[in-house]
Amino acid sequence: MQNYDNLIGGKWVAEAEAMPNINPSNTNDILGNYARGDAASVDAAVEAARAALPGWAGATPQLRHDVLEATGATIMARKDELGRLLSREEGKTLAEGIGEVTRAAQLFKFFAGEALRLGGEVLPSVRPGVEVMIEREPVGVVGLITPWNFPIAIPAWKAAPALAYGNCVILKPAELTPGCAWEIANILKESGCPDGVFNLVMGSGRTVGAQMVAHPGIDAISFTGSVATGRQIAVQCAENGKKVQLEMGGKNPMVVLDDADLDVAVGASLNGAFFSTGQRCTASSRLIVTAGIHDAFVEKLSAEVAKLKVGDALDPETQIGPVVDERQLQQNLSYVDLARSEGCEVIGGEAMDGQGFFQRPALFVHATNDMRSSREEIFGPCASVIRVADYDEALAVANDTEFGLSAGICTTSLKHASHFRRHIQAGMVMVNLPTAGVDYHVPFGGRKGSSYGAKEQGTYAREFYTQIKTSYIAP
Ligand SMILES: NC(=O)C1=CN([C@@H]2O[C@H](COP(=O)(O)OP(=O)(O)OC[C@H]3O[C@@H](n4cnc5c(N)ncnc54)[C@H](OP(=O)(O)O)[C@@H]3O)[C@@H](O)[C@H]2O)C=CC1
Ligand SMILES: O=C(O)CCC(=O)C(=O)O
Repeated sequence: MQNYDNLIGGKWVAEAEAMPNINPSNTNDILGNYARGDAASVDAAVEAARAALPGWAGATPQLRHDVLEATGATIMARKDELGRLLSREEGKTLAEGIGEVTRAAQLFKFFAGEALRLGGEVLPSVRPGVEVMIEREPVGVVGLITPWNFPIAIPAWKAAPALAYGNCVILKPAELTPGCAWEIANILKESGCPDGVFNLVMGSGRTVGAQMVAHPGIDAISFTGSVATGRQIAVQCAENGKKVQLEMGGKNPMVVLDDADLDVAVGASLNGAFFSTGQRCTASSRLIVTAGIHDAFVEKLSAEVAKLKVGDALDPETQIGPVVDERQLQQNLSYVDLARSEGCEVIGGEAMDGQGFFQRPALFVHATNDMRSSREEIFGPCASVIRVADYDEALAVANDTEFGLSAGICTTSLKHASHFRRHIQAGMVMVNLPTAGVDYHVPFGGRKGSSYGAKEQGTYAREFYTQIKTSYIAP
């Protein structure tokens, strides 16, 4: 069994403890033992990152570009192998795994370009003879805390802009999925990333994550994960004066109007609710359907759900891979029971036999928006179907949630699509498309309880990973 160490100051560091990385499709398949760092590992990584910071912050944009470009190129060249690793550790299907790895490569390549494009502004002062310059500088040492559900794309979309804009990085991936993060660290190192600029500290959130949030040598924290952990991190960062960015949950609405193309609506809902086993913060977990199309929609969607092939992520026939672990499976099953007890007709949702954590996708039909199963993020292959009278009620129900990440509408009416786009309280809006599945070069993030702080991805990522300096110059 191979051991995988932490990367601190450019050296691979073995830790006293290690944790097996278990394949959720087949719990007999162990990918390797991954180091479990502790608070002292974080201290060492911070020391290394702070030592490397002046060099990296002052490096030419060409060097930063070249490191990121080479990293992206290597990830792309190894996409099949890394996609397989991703599927083995997280449980996405092989096609989804390779797709996510491709996205990670594209993210590194996009931000390689951004390293060359970071500019400032020169403005005339209101005072005679004075010039004002506005420049962006790195924030410093940034801590990245990432979840298990996108084990390569999320580390990539945080690390690539952080490095492009001259920051040093400490990445703590989720303990369930350290394999892809280890590969990113290894590829960055092989691509010429100087020692200490990128550090990988694997370990638990309670020790490594908490120490990163508390450490005075880390200037900013970018976090993706649960609402409970995110809010706790935000409070601590505010107390310590750290810049913070949070991407958390969603209970994303997909509105289906009477005039929708039924095939488009069913296809978008099936994809948005169930692909990647529903383990996406952008998943369509509330299908809000107007009365005239409701029964036809439920009939067609149920038939499609019944056809979905659930199984081993590496089987090319599989459409829905396993749930990530036993704890998440039990959480999903408890929501299936809850939805039934709340009065829904539950279609599917059973746990399946096998050496992994398999569950049939579940539709909660005849749901209402006040049910707990319609309000709380489940993070599994479960979607509520809520019948509404008309567009106005659909919009009101869609907005009646603490979250505001992504929202979708299926309609052939330009009037309703435009109205929805303007009035939905969400950071991302999809028209005749699934609520999940986003481009890598445009801003990602939500509103209300889903997100906090600056947006991620695209050129907008610079708002978090840079700080502004205004200079007044009199010749
Ligand atoms: N919005 C999203 O993208 C995601 C949402 N979720 C939601 O969260 C639920 C629980 O999943 P879970 O993985 O436990 O989510 P968490 O929020 O606990 O984990 C996200 C990351 O934060 C780390 N972490 C945990 N506790 C702390 C802490 N006190 N200080 C700093 N870092 C910490 C975790 O470490 P580690 O896990 O390694 O110990 C992980 O790296 C899911 O069922 C789902 O509802 C989960 C994943 C992604
Ligand atoms: O929908 C997507 O493509 C991204 C989703 C995501 O980032 C998440 O679930 O954390």
